[in-house]
Amino acid sequence: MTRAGESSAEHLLAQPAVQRVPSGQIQLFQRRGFADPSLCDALIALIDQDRRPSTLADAGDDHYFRTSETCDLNTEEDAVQQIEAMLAALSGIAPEHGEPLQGQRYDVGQEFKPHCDYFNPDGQDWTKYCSIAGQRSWTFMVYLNDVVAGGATRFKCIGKTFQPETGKLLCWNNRRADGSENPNTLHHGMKVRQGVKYVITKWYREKPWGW
Ligand SMILES: O=C(O)CCC(=O)C(=O)O
Ligand SMILES: [Fe+2]
Repeated sequence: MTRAGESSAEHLLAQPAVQRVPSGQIQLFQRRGFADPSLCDALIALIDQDRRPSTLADAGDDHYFRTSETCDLNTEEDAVQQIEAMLAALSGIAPEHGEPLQGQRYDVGQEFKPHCDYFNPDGQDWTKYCSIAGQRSWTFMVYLNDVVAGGATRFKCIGKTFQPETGKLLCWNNRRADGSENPNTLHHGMKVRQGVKYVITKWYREKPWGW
């Protein structure tokens, strides 16, 4: 039995084509061909319509830390409802625990420097972002296109790099089995060298999101 807001290796590996990265340091999975190309194209069109500069919690002085653009995807769109339902089925996590689905767009030279998706319990933004919904539990992201060059996602602590590929999903547990934040989840959305990169990200919380 998994806790509320949590997926599990057992559940994920029971889904078609899900592969676990062999590592004792992190629960990390990929599923190639999760979203078909027409769904990816529909999501890209929505991101292009509505993008704005990305922001960061606990933003320091490095204005080049996350240089991509972000889009809060409109839940009334068919493509958004479709991918949300697919993510709920794959993750096994009740949709109330999900943050609103986000799209990210990276142009040439843009990146998201190495970071973890969980919030720092000692950080100044903890109360603002976590007092209602609690910590981020799992991350699910889907690459929406093939990138000409660059744009890979690198997990430095485990020496594993994923290339963008249309419809490929990655997901990982941001915490360890004992519930503590797992620093081995450190990852870097590397600079796009040629072309444009689009992804969607779905973050889940330990408690219902609430709004
Ligand atoms: O774009 C990537 O490869 C990583 C994105 C990411 O880490 C995030 O949105 O939290
Ligand atoms: Fe991230």
